[in-house]
Amino acid sequence: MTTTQQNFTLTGDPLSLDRIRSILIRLEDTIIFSLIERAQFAHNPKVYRRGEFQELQAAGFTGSWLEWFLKEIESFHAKARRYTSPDEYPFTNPAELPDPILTGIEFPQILYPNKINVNPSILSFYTRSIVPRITQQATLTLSAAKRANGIIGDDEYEDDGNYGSASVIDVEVLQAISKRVHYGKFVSESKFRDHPAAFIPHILNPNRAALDALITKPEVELKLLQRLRKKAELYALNFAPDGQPINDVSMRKIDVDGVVELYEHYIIPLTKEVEVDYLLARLEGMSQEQIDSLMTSKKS
Ligand SMILES: C=C(O[C@@H]1C=C(C(=O)O)C=C[C@H]1O)C(=O)O
Repeated sequence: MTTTQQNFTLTGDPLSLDRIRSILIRLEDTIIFSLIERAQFAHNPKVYRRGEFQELQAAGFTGSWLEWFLKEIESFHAKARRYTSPDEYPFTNPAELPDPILTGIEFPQILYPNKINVNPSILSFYTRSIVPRITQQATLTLSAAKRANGIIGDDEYEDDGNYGSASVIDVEVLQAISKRVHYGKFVSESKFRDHPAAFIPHILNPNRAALDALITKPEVELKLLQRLRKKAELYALNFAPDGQPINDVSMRKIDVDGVVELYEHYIIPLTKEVEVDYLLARLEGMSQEQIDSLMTSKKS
């Protein structure tokens, strides 16, 4: 996949819908492989609950272990100017992040200025629904071992102590999902520029349902879910010592249905929410003359 800077500075139209979709398709691989990595470890629910680690409280941090990892990792990334890129959004409150120590890169102004950041929703569904689902196998294996050794207690059955390893991967998964979902802004800008007159009436008289219907492409979503299942089945394959693939569902590295449901019930709906939120903000600050001009333009 091209780097962020290349995405916006290579020759060719950065708002070509085909090109944006190719980036979304490539992000499927990143998300599936990082979920496979996370699935190696147990659920470790302590990581996602605030107040579980006295050491953090003593250091004055009131968030969860994972929120601590996010803040520390994103603080370095902020100093390395990651969040000056139009396709990168932090989970940590930007006001709590340091300024870049590198001079900024001049990205072309492709998106209309906006403050849309749905990372709180991503963090919520990831920790509440996705992690428990994809770590079930590792947790079952662990609890059987612990029960055999007479260890009891719910958390202990879901806790393998790999808090740091699990959270490093959690941050990678969250960053990939965040990039994917917020690419909805580029999709939306592309669709808006193709037919501004179709969208403007439903922006001036805000109508989420009408805007959602305009940006929704059922055939694209159907193909995505079909492709995703095939990719997840392939990438989840385990192999015998001689390299022969093990065609046993119980031996897969990831819950394939869980990956498909992640996209169907969370990633796609939230991407479309971002697309509609972006459209609703698309005319802010514009004069009537500018809007009238957009109404008559085909591809601005
Ligand atoms: C991202 C797009 O917009 C919508 C969201 C999609 C998604 O999140 O995968 C797919 C198709 C559309 O319903 C697109 O048109 O490619």
